[in-house]
Amino acid sequence: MNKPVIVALDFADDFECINFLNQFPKDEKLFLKIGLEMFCQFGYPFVKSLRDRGYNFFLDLKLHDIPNTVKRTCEMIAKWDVQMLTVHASGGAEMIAAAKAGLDGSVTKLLAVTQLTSLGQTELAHELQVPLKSQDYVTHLAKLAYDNGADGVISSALEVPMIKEVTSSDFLCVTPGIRPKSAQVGDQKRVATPAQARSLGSDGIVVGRPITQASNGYQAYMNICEEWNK
Ligand SMILES: O=c1ccn([C@@H]2O[C@H](COP(=O)(O)O)[C@@H](O)[C@H]2O)c(=O)[nH]1
Repeated sequence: MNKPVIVALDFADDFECINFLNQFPKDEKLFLKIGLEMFCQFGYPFVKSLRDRGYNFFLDLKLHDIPNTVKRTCEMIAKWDVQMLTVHASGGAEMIAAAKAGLDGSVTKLLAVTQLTSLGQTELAHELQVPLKSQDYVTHLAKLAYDNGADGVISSALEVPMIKEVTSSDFLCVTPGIRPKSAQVGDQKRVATPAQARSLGSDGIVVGRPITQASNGYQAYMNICEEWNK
């Protein structure tokens, strides 16, 4: 897999989303991410309509349930021909293994979310009462995911070198929380620029608002690709 810039399509409106995509030249091989906001509203038919346009696809549903439920959900998603699917690593070893078993035979890579990039050390310690340093919690969850068959993780770019060290250099680290220098950070806590993510070894970056809310989304995407591919 080439190291993609994955565009997070977090739109409230499918028409707005299609208008956004229509700014891009037809031959631009986009890698798109649909998350809970659009999936809850528009469901599988919308995912299928975008897959049928030839886009690569990341379904970011962050599944987190008992192993049997997650396995059966993954068996269904396995038929959808999407490149990536997320579960929460904190669902535990059995749940991660069940998700992988559910995807067996499909093209879909299983990525486990470690610590959400919107959570920093303060939230981890005080709200979640996790008595670990954030980077230790992330690497612990990454190792759990690796040991139970996940193809990779979602983390911030800042943790990628540590994750690769406790897992393997080919264990995928896909990193949201990407902010070009001039962009607003918003609700993200553990952030990196596209260039930092590249030099830290990310296998793909996920970028939403810095592209989708830019006055010229295509230009914002091209600028990020240029910085990422330098
Ligand atoms: O830890 C995580 C896991 C997933 N995300 C998702 O990535 C995008 C980021 O969007 P921005 O607008 O660039 O902040 C969004 O869809 C999240 O659901 C994440 O940010 N962090």
